[in-house]
Amino acid sequence: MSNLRDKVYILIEKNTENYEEWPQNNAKKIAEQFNCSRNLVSQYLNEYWEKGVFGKIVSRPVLFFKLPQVEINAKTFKSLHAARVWNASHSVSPLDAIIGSERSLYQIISQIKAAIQYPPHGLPILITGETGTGKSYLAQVIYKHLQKMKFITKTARFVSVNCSEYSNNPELFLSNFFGYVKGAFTGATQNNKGLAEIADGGVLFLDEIHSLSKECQEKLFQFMDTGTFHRLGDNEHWSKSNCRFVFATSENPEKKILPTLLRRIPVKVFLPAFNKRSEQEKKELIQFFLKNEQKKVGKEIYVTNNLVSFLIHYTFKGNVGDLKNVIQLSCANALIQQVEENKLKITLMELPEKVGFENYKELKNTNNSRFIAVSNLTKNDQKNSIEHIITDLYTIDIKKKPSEKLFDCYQRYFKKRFINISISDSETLNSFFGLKFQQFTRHIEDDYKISVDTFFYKIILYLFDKNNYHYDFKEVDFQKWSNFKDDVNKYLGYEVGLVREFKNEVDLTSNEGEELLFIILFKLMVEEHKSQKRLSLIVAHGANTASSIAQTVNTMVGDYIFDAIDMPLDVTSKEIALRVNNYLNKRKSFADLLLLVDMGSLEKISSQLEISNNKNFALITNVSTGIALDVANQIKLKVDTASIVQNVKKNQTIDVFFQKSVKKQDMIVCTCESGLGTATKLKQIMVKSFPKNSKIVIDSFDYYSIAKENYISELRKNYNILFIVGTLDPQVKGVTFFSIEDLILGINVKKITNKLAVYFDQKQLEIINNNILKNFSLTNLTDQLTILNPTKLLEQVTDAIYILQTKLNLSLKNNTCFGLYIHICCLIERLVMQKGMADEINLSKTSSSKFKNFYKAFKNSFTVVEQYYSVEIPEIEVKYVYDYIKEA
Ligand SMILES: Nc1ncnc2c1ncn2[C@@H]1O[C@H](COP(=O)(O)OP(=O)(O)OP(=O)(O)O)[C@@H](O)[C@H]1O
Repeated sequence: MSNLRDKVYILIEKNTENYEEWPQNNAKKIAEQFNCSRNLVSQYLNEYWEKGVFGKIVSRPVLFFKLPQVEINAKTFKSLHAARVWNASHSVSPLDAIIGSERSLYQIISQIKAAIQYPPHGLPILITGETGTGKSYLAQVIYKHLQKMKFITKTARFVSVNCSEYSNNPELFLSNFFGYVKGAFTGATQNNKGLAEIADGGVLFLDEIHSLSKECQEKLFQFMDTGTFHRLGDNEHWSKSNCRFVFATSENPEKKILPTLLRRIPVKVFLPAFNKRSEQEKKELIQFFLKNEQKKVGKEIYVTNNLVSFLIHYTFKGNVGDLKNVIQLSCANALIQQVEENKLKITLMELPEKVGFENYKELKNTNNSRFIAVSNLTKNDQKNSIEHIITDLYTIDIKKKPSEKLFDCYQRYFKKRFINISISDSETLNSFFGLKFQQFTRHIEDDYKISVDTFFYKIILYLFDKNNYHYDFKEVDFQKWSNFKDDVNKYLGYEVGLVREFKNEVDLTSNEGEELLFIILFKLMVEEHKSQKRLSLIVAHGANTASSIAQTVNTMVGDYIFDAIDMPLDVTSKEIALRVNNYLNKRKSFADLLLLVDMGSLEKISSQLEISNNKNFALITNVSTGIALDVANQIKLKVDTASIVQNVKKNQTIDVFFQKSVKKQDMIVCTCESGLGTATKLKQIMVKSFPKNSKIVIDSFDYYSIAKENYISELRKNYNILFIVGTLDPQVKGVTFFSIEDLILGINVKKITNKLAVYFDQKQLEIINNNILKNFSLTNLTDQLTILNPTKLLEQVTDAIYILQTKLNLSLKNNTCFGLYIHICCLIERLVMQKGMADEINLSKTSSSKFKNFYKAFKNSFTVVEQYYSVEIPEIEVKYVYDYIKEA
């Protein structure tokens, strides 16, 4: 026989189960029940309270209840309600056990909990979502939660009403729902309680609420307002029911439910479709249903990885409900075949025919499938926390490996772990981190002339975008991996710099461990494409056809091969082409593009793709999982793109296309606004400054042609313009201009050599630098530009310009003077050689009095020159000099 202390404990524990019993948990009532001293009971109750076993409610009388778990400190509450709310939030709720409660359903479940706890009887809730998403299931879990949290008693009922059964019969609904009295209609032989009354104190679940007639919806909201109603046939007496309302509909509530009723439902939650849920959640659901079947058949169930992959990627029209059915039917099919076996093995072959797996048929025959025990299905999916990853990387024994092997190991590790990572381009732009990271990778691709691997790019986004992913770094033993850290840092000076640069840009704070992982990932991200410069992309119609083929194939070959762009049917071809072009732009530095499309997409987007002709471009039509798998296997074997296309053509009867890259040459453009003649001479000086074996093309162009956009874009098809050298900037977008004046003064020569850093070694660069300085010195320049005696000519032109400045009271900048020296020296030579006028020049039309003055002064200043060389400088050339000085 237990002692009084134990008896008190057992009684409080029992009463705590039922919220209605909590008021009985006071010393007086307990003492009466056990016929003992109230003081003694009070002493025991307070002992349990001090130990954190019971909670104390300081109401009158003082009440106690058993806490869900023992607390370190004694817990005291001001009211019964406060104690109840605290208890609810500290107990493990059935709502928290729903798959997805910490992820896709987190928001929904928090909302529901808040609504349920709202005094006195919670707030009505409307659950929407496609068929089979789990609306009825959620309603039942809400009921279980209410019971477990003691918001309702154990005896309170869950009453479910399927309103679609009454869509054509409102009278039947009203009599069943509100009850009736004897004689209310023929056959009403006695008084009858309705569903509303049966649900008193419990939960009333009205499914498919949209199918209820207007009249019934009106009666319903009157009942919701007052908690009272008349039974059918009795308009005098009011019946009462204090129930909690949960509604569900698979239709758009705004369109199908009376606004007056909808207004009375303050909490509306939307359950996501199965294919919108994360892979992890899908896997957990698959495991959950398989475990249920395991219990039913009494055998351990094994499934192939292909089957799991299929179930994850298949679009179940009836959502979770359909998944459950398909799993049940597959198990039943397997059971018929394997009656004698003590294990049940399920493969794609056991899928019911109705799933229509056209895309997957070929997978049935692939024999690289592995069996996994149901209990292991989600085993490898520990939280992808940074601490786990660091710990894993630490365990790779780097001591015995040279640096390349070490990073091979890291690469394999990430590929294994994140094979199915799926972050679409639109998602990456939704966060600040994503946007910045995208900009940064583009910048490093351009400036450092490296390529970015999309797979590692996605991992970084996945792990470091703190808005989306939560992780904790408390448990890593920093001591333990300090050697690891030192070793890794030893090889990664360059990446450390990149990460610092990026962190400054985003203002990212991180602890040491995060930073280390970031550095390793950067290394892998910028390393990978050095060996594999091929983009492999699948584009196909359907909400997730492309991504599911890509994910399935990536999983099957155990490597990240394909990126995917889905083409939902409501998205225009223009938008898709834009997305593909964005994708290509972001990854500019690839060498090969292998594009797999379905038939329709090809017609729609191919003409709008911007693929420059220095890339190899291969196109494979009619993509299916089988074709993608074939391609992926060849990519794994490092087969070159042209051969892949040929092989695919041999194996499948589909259209393929391969366009070999035309290697773009790098070019330096020389141009002078005074005409092609000067530009050509300039070209000769530039050529002289470069090593003989230089692969860079140096050519001269007409200034006004270069300034035209069409001309430049034609030129760019075959050349990569490095920079332009000339007398006046033709303002070509994205191309740096170096003026001759600057070069004469020795300005910007370093900038030119920086631009050439990837083409020449340090020694060659120094030679180029010195050559430019030497060749662009003024006397040398005129020497190169003129056939006349350069020293004499330059002297005369310098004098003339000096006189001109004095006459006009002008003080020209050095640069402008140099420009004029060269220009006029060339001009005189042209006139002497009778090459005629400068090429067409766009001069301003005004013939103002200012110009007349200038013309006079110019002619006067240049009299000596004109006489000496027997030439006459035409007015148009004077006008050019006038404009040149004005603009300078
Ligand atoms: N999160 C879940 N966990 C476990 N089982 C679930 C879950 N969601 C749905 N189910 C199961 O899937 C099946 C379909 O769910 P349910 O009937 O609740 O969907 P519904 O949205 O109410 O569908 P309908 O609109 O067709 O009535 C049920 O057998 C249910 O038990």
